[in-house]
Amino acid sequence: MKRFPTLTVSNHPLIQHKLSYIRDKRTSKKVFKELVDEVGTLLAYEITKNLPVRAVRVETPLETTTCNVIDSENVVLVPLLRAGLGMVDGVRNLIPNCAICHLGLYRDHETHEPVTYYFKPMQRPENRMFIMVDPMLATGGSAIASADMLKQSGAKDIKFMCLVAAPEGVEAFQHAHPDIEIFAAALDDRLNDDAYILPGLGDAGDRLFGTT
Ligand SMILES: O=P(O)(O)OC[C@H]1O[C@H](OP(=O)(O)OP(=O)(O)O)[C@H](O)[C@@H]1O
Ligand SMILES: O=c1cc[nH]c(=O)[nH]1
Ligand SMILES: [Mg+2]
Repeated sequence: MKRFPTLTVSNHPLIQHKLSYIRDKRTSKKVFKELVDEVGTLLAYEITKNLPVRAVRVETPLETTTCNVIDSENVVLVPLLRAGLGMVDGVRNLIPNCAICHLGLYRDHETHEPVTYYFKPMQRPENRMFIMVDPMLATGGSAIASADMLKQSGAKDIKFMCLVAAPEGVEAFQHAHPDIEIFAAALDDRLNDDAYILPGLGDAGDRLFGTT
């Protein structure tokens, strides 16, 4: 029995290799952003493996055949601002026609509770797959609040993708949203007294946007 039944950690060597540079404090902002995107692409490949496909007829230079396509407009990427923006280009490399639904919230420095400042729900959410993206799942407060808002707006099929998850956050998220699968590049050890993930990668938003 898995400790966290809703969590999938990718142990793909490419993801693990890239994550080692993302964690390294010496990695430059430019390379950090590039690698966050690349891991975003690789995780998106995993997370979309059960997307529904539709048969279409295609004429090759030699004959007509049947191929499978996805309805990529039905994939909705939900970056949790700000840091989630860092993974958007990586996912869009794979699914260029996906919709993007921005959700803005930050974690209060004192209470660690999420404060929401922007959410514009998608039209016709019923048959769409929503992929929440945020590099960090720490206490889980931001991801839980975001999934609450998506569900209230009518979303049914939701997944969550992050780079680094803390056991505390996975536990809390799984308790609040047992129907939502979490895909992560790593499950780390614990949170420190400031609710930062250890060993983690530091403050993802600050490293992406140079705001330290
Ligand atoms: O699981 P939690 O304890 O809620 O912490 C995780 C959240 O904290 C970070 O965002 P932050 O609040 O720093 O905002 P930012 O992305 O704008 O930097 C991170 O990107 C997550 O959204
Ligand atoms: O370790 C952490 C926790 C929350 N937000 C971050 O950016 N990093
Ligand atoms: Mg945030």
